[in-house]
Amino acid sequence: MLSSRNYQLPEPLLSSVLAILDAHIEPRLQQGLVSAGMVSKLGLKGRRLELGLVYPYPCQSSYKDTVMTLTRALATLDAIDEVECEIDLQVPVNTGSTNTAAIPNVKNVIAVASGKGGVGKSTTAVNLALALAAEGANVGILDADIYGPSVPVMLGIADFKPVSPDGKMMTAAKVHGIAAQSIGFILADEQAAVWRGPMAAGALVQLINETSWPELDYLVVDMPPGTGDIQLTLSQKVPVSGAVVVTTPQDIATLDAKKGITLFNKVNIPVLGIVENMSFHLCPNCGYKEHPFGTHGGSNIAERYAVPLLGELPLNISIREGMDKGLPSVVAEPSGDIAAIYREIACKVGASLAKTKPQTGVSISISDDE
Ligand SMILES: Nc1ncnc2c1ncn2[C@@H]1O[C@H](COP(=O)(O)OP(=O)(O)OP(=O)(O)O)[C@@H](O)[C@H]1O
Repeated sequence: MLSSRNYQLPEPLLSSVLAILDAHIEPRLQQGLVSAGMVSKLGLKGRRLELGLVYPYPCQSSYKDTVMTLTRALATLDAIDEVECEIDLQVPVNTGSTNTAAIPNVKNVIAVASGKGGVGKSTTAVNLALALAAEGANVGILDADIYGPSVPVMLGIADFKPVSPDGKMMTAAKVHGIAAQSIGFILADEQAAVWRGPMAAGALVQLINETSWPELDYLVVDMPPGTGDIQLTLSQKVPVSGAVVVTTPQDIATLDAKKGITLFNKVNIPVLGIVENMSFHLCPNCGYKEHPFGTHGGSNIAERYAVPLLGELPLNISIREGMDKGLPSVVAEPSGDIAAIYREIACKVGASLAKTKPQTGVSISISDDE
């Protein structure tokens, strides 16, 4: 995966260190660290091993455990007392399988889709974007939900108005550490809602391409609900790297989610997995777990279409309240249980994209302070 390595260790120490590092299987890539091309640097200063690792996907929350495990294993070697580990993130570019030109500054486009409206697609898209950023990536979100652009309210930036200093490209908002653009910043709801498919799709493609995005590892696109012309055109005209399909567990929603998977299969966009939203409800008084919308909807589709079930979110009042206040769970309670589910989904999505293409990314340095 890596283009350059800097190994400066004498033999037989080098072979022993590489063997230990390759025996450590990176859990989401399912490969040893050496085989995955993640070991960028090895050096020795006295009895201190200098180790450089490069991750192809963001997962800052796992760094501490990884460093501890590796330090323990490497310190079993006679020549090593200490390990100094530096971790970088280099997200590979993946412009998908369409012949569409890449969006300047954007390495990966993740479409978040649902067949049915109201299942929590925007909630998932916003929290996924924030979770990818929380795990160390540069992220943007595009609200393409033409019939109900809710991202501005969910991010607390309903009053933002893009400007165009050069008369060609529009600025994106910056909020909670991510860049954001929305069809809702530009149009009044009633204007967009009457557009026919081709006009709506054309406007959305223009919005994506005429936004001056900062350098982004991931652009999360909150797709319009449904599986019709707009979704098909968007999938063909935007270089989508992969799609996340959101569903609730009940039959009617899963039926529509299947249509979503079929649409992405048709246009050769890999489905990175299913997010089951409103999976269960925990009674705040007694802790009883109930399933108001049924069970196993998401896992059944995941099994049937051989795609991963990325995570299951509870039906929880704090999720709704946070979205209404412009403070999504990932930023409102960054160390809470709900944020942890979104972060795990983000890591899985990033890893899945990294596995689909060779790495050609630009280095973004994240120093490890352990
Ligand atoms: N897990 C959850 N628990 C509680 N409320 C939720 C949850 N997920 C979403 N909601 C709430 O449900 C409503 C619909 O969510 P959202 O707008 O994300 O759905 P959507 O699928 O994007 O809808 P649309 O298709 O209309 O754009 C919002 O008020 C949101 O705050």
